Parts: sequence; C-alpha cells; structure tokens
Amino acid sequence: MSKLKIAIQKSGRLNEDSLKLLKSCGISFNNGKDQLKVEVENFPLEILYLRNSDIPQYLEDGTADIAIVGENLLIEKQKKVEVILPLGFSKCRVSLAVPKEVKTDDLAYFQGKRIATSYPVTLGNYLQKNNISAEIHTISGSVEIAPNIGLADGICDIVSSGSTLFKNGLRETQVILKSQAVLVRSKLLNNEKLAILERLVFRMKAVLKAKNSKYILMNVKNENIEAVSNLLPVLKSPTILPLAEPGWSSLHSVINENQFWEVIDELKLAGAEDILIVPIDKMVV
Ligand SMILES: Nc1ncnc2c1ncn2[C@@H]1O[C@H](COP(=O)(O)OP(=O)(O)OP(=O)(O)O)[C@@H](O)[C@H]1O
Ligand SMILES: O=P(O)(O)OC[C@H]1O[C@H](OP(=O)(O)OP(=O)(O)O)[C@H](O)[C@@H]1O
Ligand SMILES: [Mg+2]
Repeated sequence: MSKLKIAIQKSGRLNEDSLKLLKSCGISFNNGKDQLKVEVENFPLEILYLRNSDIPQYLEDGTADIAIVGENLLIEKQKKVEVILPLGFSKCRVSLAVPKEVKTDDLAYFQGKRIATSYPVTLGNYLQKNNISAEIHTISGSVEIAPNIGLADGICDIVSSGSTLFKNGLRETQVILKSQAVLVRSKLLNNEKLAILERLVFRMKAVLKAKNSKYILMNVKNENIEAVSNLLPVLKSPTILPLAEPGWSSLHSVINENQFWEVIDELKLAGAEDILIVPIDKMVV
C-alpha cells in the first residue's frame, strides 16, 4: 500500500505547530532530531523534514505529496500547488517598513529608493501594481538590519508582533499581504493517495474545529431555559438534563470561545449560574 509523503519544516517557525497538529490527529511517530525522513506507524504517511523555502518546489515536482508551509511562500514561489486548508497558526504579514525618522506613510516614499527583502517576487508585483519603481535588494536573512547599515532605504519583510521592527528602529507602513500556515498538495496525486489525503484532512478539520470551540455547561432554572438557550449558538439544540434539585436543569452546549466572552453577561442576566467552560479535544460534525 502506498504512503502519502508530507513535507514539514525541519526547524523554524512552522515546525512545532506542524508536529503538534499531526500528533493531535492521532498520528504517532518518533521525532528523531537528526532524521530527515520518518515513517508513521499507525497511518499511511511518511514525514519529510525540509526547509520551508524548498517545499513549494518539492510539491511541484511531486517529490512531496502534501506539505505544511507559510501561505506567503506560495505567493513568492509561484508554484503550481493547491491549498487545501488554512491551519490557523504562524499568522503573520508581509509588510513594508521604513526607518522611524521617516515621517510619511505614503507609498510614493519608495519611488526610486532601495528596498531590501527576502521576498522579491511579492514585493516586485506589489510595486508594479502601484506604479512604484524601486531598486529591490534580495537578501536571504536579517533584512531588518539593512537600513541601519546603509544598504537600503526601507525593507519588505515578515511582521508578527512587530518587535523585530521596533528593535531595529523601523516602522511598518504598508501591509502587502497576510499569511498563515496552510496545508497544500501537489497536483500529481493518484487516487490511492487522494483517498489517504481525504482521511487526513477529515482528522485535521476535526482538530481545528475543536480548537476554537468550548463545551459550556451551566445550571438554569427551568423557567429560564428558553431565554438562556436563545443566547447560545448551538450545534443542533442544547442538551438539557434535570438536576437533583427540583425546578433546575443543567444546560450543555458548544460555543466559540470568542462568542462566549460576548454573551457571558447576557447569559448571567438571563438566569445562567455555575457556568463551566471545558476544552474540546476533537469535533466531528
Ligand atoms: N515572526 C513570525 N510569526 C509568525 N509566523 C512567521 C514569523 N516568521 C515567519 N513566519 C511564517 O513561518 C514561515 C517560516 O518562517 P521561518 O522563518 O521559520 O523559515 P524560513 O526562513 O522561511 O525558512 P527555512 O525553513 O527555509 O529556513 C514563514 O514563511 C512565515 O509564513
Ligand atoms: O514581528 P516579529 O514578531 O518580531 O516577527 C518578525 C520576525 O520573525 C521572522 O524572523 P525569525 O525570527 O523567524 O528569524 P529568521 O530571520 O532567522 O527566519 C521575520 O523574518 C522577522 O524578522
Ligand atoms: Mg524567518
């Protein structure tokens, strides 16, 4: 039986969360530090540990069948691969930044200037679309140092918390694109591999869905059940179980974590008491 080859980043920003996601999907493997290829014991999967920047090419060639990569890299490398699923981690943006002494936010500042970046294609397309002609200096790392050493007048780089920019006296002026980790596939998969992929995606969706959802339990007087239920976004309808104390029920439901903070005050006002919020491990709906 054939195995699906998944490429994940060997080390860096995507590595830990990619491994965590696979493990949450019930996929077990020995994570040997120096191994570049690992066989999974309980699922037809082989894990290849590669450089993030090489992964789009391996997918296009069919050397890897699927992969977890940063969405921004797919845009930069312009390879023929298909995005299957956004994974919700490694969220960042690719932005332009200037030394903080530069007071304007106008894109026209970059006209005729030198911009250092590791993402020349993304930057080039953006500048062209906005009719700016600038000199692009491609460097593979430590881009944020470029203005300080006189190599460039601004940079185009990944920003997340903004602390790298801040530490280097830079200021974000334009967001070119937003990115997160995505599951991608090669276009060359046979039916057998597609069937394995479908099983894996099913598991990933169950894990991702559960991550943002919480199980909520509360005690409610019977006459308040309807008012409380109306405030809860539910899968089908809430589960209602009688308490030992007459006239009271325990009401159970599933709620998105963000929604919970929005409705908590209203729930209490409507008569909900002893509210418990419990994490959900997997969710199949
Ligand atoms: N500070 C950050 N916060 C969140 N996500 C980030 C951050 N920096 C990078 N990323 C995302 O993680 C991906 C991998 O970044 P990382 O810096 O680990 O590797 P890399 O330098 O692109 O590559 P390689 O594995 O080839 O050395 C990026 O393509 C981007 O999508
Ligand atoms: O806005 P922040 O939260 O500071 O994140 C942005 C920084 O993170 C990335 O570098 P990383 O730390 O991955 O190091 P690298 O340059 O070695 O890839 C990116 O290249 C920025 O430098
Ligand atoms: Mg990096």
